[in-house]
Amino acid sequence: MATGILSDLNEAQCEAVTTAADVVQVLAPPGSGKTKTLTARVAYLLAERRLKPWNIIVCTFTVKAANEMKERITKFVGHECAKQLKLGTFHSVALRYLKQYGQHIGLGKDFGIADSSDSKAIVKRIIKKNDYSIDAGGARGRISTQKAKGIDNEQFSRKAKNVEQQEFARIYQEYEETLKASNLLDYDDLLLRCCLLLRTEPACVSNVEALLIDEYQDTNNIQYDLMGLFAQHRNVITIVGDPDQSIYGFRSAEIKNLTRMKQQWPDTLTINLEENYRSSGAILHAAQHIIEQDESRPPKKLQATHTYGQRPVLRKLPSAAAEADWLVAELKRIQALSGDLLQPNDFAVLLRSAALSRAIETALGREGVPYRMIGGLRFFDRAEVKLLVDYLRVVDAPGNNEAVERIINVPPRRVGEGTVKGLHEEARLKGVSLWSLVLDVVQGRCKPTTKVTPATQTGLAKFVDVILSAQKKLASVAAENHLKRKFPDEYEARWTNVEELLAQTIEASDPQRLIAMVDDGALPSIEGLERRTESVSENALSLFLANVTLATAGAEKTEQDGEKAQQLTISTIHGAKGLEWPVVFIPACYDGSIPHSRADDNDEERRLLYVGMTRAQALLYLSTPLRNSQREEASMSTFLAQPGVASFFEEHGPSIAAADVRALAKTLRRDCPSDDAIAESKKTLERDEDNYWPLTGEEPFEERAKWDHSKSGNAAWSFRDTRPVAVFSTATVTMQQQQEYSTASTKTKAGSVSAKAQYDEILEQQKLEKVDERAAQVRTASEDKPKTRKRQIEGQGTIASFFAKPPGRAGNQSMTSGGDSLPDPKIESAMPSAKRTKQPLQKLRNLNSAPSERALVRALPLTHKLPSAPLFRPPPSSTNMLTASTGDAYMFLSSSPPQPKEEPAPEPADEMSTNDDVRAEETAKVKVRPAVTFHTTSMQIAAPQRKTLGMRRSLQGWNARGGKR
Ligand SMILES: Nc1ncnc2c1ncn2[C@@H]1O[C@H](COP(=O)(O)OP(=O)(O)OP(=O)(O)O)[C@@H](O)[C@H]1O
Repeated sequence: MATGILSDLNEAQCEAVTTAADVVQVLAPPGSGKTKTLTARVAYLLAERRLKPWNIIVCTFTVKAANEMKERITKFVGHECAKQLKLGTFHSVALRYLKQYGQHIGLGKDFGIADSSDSKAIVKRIIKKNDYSIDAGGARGRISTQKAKGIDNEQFSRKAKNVEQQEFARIYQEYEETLKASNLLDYDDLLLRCCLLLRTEPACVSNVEALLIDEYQDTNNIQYDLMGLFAQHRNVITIVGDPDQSIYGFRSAEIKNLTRMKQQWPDTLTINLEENYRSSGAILHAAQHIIEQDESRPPKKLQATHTYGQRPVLRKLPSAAAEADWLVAELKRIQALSGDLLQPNDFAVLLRSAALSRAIETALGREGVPYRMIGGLRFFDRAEVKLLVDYLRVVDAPGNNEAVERIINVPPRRVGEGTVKGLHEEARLKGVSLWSLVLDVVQGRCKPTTKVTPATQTGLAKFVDVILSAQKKLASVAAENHLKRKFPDEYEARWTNVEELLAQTIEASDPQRLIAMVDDGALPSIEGLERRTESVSENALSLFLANVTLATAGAEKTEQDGEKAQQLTISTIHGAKGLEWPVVFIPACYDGSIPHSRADDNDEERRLLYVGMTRAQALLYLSTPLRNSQREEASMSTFLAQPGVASFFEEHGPSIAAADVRALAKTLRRDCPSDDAIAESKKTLERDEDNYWPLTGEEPFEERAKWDHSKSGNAAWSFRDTRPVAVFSTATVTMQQQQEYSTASTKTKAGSVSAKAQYDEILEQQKLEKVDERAAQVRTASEDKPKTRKRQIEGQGTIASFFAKPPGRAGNQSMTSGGDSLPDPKIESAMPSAKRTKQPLQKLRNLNSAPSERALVRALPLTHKLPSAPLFRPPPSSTNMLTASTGDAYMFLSSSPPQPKEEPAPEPADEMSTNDDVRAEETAKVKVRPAVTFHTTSMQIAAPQRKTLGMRRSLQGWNARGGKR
């Protein structure tokens, strides 16, 4: 037996790996080792049963999963053997068959693939042209649903009864005609045509000895059919899945396929895995409680193999921005308390919708926490990259009308939208491609019925010239100037993407690599069956493009492999399927977000939450803002508001003592840092409990004091009062800074100067009332000292609680004595780090000696994020590695974190999110303060770019990738 295939497996897993049964279903909850088992079975079939790798098909749902599986199998059987497996997504396996055997169903080998944006553009144009009322996105999804059910446009047309259905039927029909005219197949077609091929010519798969499928619960009907067709000769099938993780119903996934399979192959052996190796008992219990709200699902056993651990957290915060600030503060706190056992790579933020990332990206950027995105706009979906890929597509296959249409006037060539539309329609009526018509027009072989002005004629000629000469040599020079004009601010960042693409193109056109690509993709020859072979020289570009379309994440994986830097991960929950992290945050757990307001199936939304929760190994945080990013009131997700749920959660982040770090290390199977190391890293921390934000979800006192102008209307800050007030961390500001602030606020708050005098009294009175109120609370609190930790934390959310610290603390004294005492450093550090200043105590004393300055300091709303340039520098930030350290380690309050000295690591991305469009819209709407982070965040839109070279080129976050097309 090849080394170690069974060595880490439990009994049930071993049985699943070694069983002699032909058809096997491994059904198991998250973290029970399904993927591990499937991988081991592939290795076992190769090593023990001596199956040939090219006779085994392994289907996954994402390219990332395929790559990971290949890597794991390689460890067992070596690279040479593993690379010959027919392993990939359903789409990529189908593509191989169509490329090599498509002629058996009349499919030429030079077809292109319409990606989702091509498909959407076609539908949009049809709707616009015919003035239909149907929504384009909805119609595109509906076409896909029909195809997934195997209903073609003719079948649909025959059944269409009402006007709406007939309208959709016409769109569906025209969509199909358009694809045909452009010689394109969309994603659904790849599967459908492959089914047709394998029915028409079953011999294509006569060699297949075993088929294995991961994440089976997300198969749709066409994939189910394909499964049967791939395996039709030997019927040796192993699937792994979990009905509780079925989250692709909106893409026609059918949980019913599990029972269908048992009916079709009655001898199916079902193996259940019941031990969970991923998550702590506490996380598992909470997740289990949520999924069991669905009473229709059969009860299942799930046994934690780890200790109970820390209870998950369910936190309320006042706003989406506060939620993001809290999340980052918590991340830093946990990292430091763990003695750096946990590094940024260990943290993931999982979102129901990609659009929710904006506040979090902003907070991470401000605090200099590097992050990577999974599930945002992919590298090949970035506007500048897509443009070049479109050029390459047209160079490769000019019949691709969609691509021609997108680039014909980019850069502007005076070919207007109306002209393109007219020419397109004319070409359609003539039964030729748009490119052929344009070529004929330019070369004088045809006079178009569409009006073409001399300027347009010249523009068309230029376009034709570019394509024809590029067909001779692969290049795209015009793009750089175009990018400069179109994206003057982001030009450099975008051009680095272009360079990246060119580098990949060059790499991809390396003959050795191409030969390897052709060899790896080749299906085995089958006697008596004609197979198209692929010539490397002829097909360099189309091979490259096919890989661009289907293997995006593969390229990004390489980026990831090259990097060493630590990065937090942000992903949609969908994109996180199958993955795991030691610490997981799921923010925005409110109704409308999860369950999503547009979701049809609440059970699927619950499963989605379950999938998100079960990604966590050691710590899990769920949170909800009381006001969402649109400032609308938000209420806790119905899944979390159910009676009994609260008992599974803490209301605040955990206290982490040394013993907890040891338990954490055990769960993660890592070496535990020494007590000294833990103590040392703890020193970098200014707040070791999650107690800045009140548990009720209200604003912390400090924030309320600044912004509560309900009585006084427009804000004005008092400079007069000399009585003691609650401790503000502002006490360390110098007079000069104070004056600068005063000037700045005068400039930026129109009207506040004239209102100032008027409101001084009222505002000051308000403050003092609050102080008195808090002082009273403090007295009560200090008489009644908290006995339990939880109780203590509850109080700490407000300023009053700080005074409830053990007697002797300066803050306590300051209040109880009523004098001008120094602020408690502990209290001062109550502010989140980015909002806090730490100056030598001496300065504070100086301030205390001057009443007018003292009053001024008290009144200064330092925690307010200044709208103007930063006014002062706090001391160098802590040594916490999460804060990017540079030569100049100073950071301004709400300004950017310092730029990293070293080139940061690249950021891989994975699948297209379902919410990319929402995300792009969101990005377009938002104007945020500039920041330089390890990534391009949405803030970069407004920021001047610096030249980025080398690895940095691939660092664009969702926002940069979501730029206008
Ligand atoms: N027998 C085992 N002993 C130790 N660790 C195991 C064992 N089986 C699985 N694991 C570990 O448990 C974790 C989860 O495994 P895996 O990803 O295969 O689970 P899964 O069932 O596919 O999860 P999901 O359904 O969430 O994708 C991995 O870290 C894996 O290495």
